[in-house]
Amino acid sequence: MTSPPTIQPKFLYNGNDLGVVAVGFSGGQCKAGVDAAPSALISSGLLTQLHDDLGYNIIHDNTVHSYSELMPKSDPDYRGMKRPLAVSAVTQQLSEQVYEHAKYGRCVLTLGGDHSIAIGTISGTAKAIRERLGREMAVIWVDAHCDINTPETSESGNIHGMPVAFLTGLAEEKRDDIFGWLKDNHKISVKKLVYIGIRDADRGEKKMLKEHGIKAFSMHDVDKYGDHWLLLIEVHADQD
Ligand SMILES: NC(=[NH2+])NCCC[C@H](N)C(=O)O
Repeated sequence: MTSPPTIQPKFLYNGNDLGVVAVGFSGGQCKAGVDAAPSALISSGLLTQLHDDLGYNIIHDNTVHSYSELMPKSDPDYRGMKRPLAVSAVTQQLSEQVYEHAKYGRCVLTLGGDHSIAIGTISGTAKAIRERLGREMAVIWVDAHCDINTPETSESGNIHGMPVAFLTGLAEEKRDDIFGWLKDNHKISVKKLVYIGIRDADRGEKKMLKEHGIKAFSMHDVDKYGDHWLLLIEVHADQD
């Protein structure tokens, strides 16, 4: 059994409250399946353990959202993006849901879902952090993929490979119904972004990382630095 944390988080005034949003959505890529993950995690006891073992006060609407009411009748490709209207509508709503927890200084846990949902989770949190603390949020992206393709650099057209591009403003779109709802207060800076664990970056993505000086530790780096890699996270997270 694990023990509850004893250190009060510095930036989360209600860090013992865990706001949970379950996102049963897989439209950011072509295969069904990941939409079933939140239900599987919850029925295997995740939330019960977070409460019983780690002492979190769980705040959850007891719903796995499928956002079926937001699905458009037709959703043609746009600038090469697949299902742009559906992904934009779902992530816009999710951004609000996350914001509704984060504005109270709660820790927020989102259970997905494919990675397009990061457009909602990060934008909602970034907005709350700006309002509550008057500062920009830093992001440590631990993943095999950078997910920083723009619609133009993406070879697949899948939006799960593009969230970081929209969140940093490297990809932009004026249409409100296709991510134009993302305003400056939702966005993050490339200066406060670091990648850890990358092993599958596209050529266009590598170019983007280089051009914008985005820090990245590949799986190769993780293997190389071994035990010391947590120290590295510390150093880079502190550079704000
Ligand atoms: N979150 C993910 N699984 N991303 C995979 C992205 C794969 C590829 N880079 C693409 O843009 O299509």
